[in-house]
Amino acid sequence: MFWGSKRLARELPKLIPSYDAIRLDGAAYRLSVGEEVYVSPTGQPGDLRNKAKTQLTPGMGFTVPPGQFGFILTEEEIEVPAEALALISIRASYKFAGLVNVSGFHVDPGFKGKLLFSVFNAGPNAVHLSRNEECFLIWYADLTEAGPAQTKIGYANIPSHLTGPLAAGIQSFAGLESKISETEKKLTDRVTTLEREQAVLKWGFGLAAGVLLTLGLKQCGIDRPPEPANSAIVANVSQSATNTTGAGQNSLTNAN
Ligand SMILES: Nc1ccn([C@H]2C[C@H](O)[C@@H](COP(=O)(O)OP(=O)(O)OP(=O)(O)O)O2)c(=O)n1
Repeated sequence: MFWGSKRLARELPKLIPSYDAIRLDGAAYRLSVGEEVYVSPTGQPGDLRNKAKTQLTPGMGFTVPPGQFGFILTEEEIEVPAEALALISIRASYKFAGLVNVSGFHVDPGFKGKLLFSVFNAGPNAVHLSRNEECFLIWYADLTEAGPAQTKIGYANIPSHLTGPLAAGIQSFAGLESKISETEKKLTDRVTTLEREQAVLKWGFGLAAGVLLTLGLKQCGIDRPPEPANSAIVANVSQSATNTTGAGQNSLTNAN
C-alpha cells in the first residue's frame, strides 16, 4: 500500500533529515536539485568537450540543452526502510518541457543517501534549472512479507566513470546543426579565397598577354622590309622628279 500524506508526515522526518512539510505534494514528497550536476557537451563552439561537473551555489542556474543528457544529484539524503520501496519521477511541469527521467523509477529497500537522477532533454528547447529547484517526486509503499534488505549507499558525488563516456558529446540536432553551419562557413570562406586568387591570376595573365602583344607588334614594325610594289612606286616618283628638274634646266639654258 502507498503511503498517504499523513503517513508521510509521520515517517519522513525520520527518513529525510531535511524534511519540510511544505514539500508534501499529494501522496508524494518533492526532492530538489543538489549541489553537483553534469550536462553532456553539445559539440557547439564554446562548449568544451571535456567539461567538468558543475558545483552549484544555492539558487545558481544551469541548462540542459535540447538533445543533451544530464546527471543531477539531489540535495536531500533519503532513506528507504527494509519493509518499504520508493518510486521516483520528474514532476510533470518539467516533463512537459521535454525533460525525461532515464535513470529508473525505484529505490530499493535499505537504500540510504542522495539520489542520482540521469535526465534527457527530449524537448525542442533548453530546460533551465537551478539549485534547490523542486523537480523530483518520491513515493513510498509498504512491502508485504519483506525479507532482510541489503543496505545500499547512494553516491555522495557524481562519479567520473558515469560522466566520462558522455564527454565525447551527444549528437543532438542542435549540435549537428552547429557542425553543418561551421562546415558551410569554412567552405564559403575557402571558395571566396579561391575566387579572389582566380581573379588576380586572370588580371595578371591578361596584362602579361597585352604587354607581349604590344611588344610583338612593335618588333614587327621595326624589322619589316618595305614591300616590293611600294619600292617601285617610290623609285618612279623620284625618277620623274629628276626628269622634270632636268627639262626645266634645259629650257632655261635654251632661253639664255
Ligand atoms: N535515479 C536513481 C535511481 C536509483 N537510484 C538508486 C536507488 C536504487 O536502490 C539504486 C540501485 O538501483 P537499481 O537496482 O535500479 O540499479 P542497479 O541494479 O544497476 O544497481 P545495484 O547493482 O546497486 O542494484 O540506485 C538512484 O540513486 N537514483
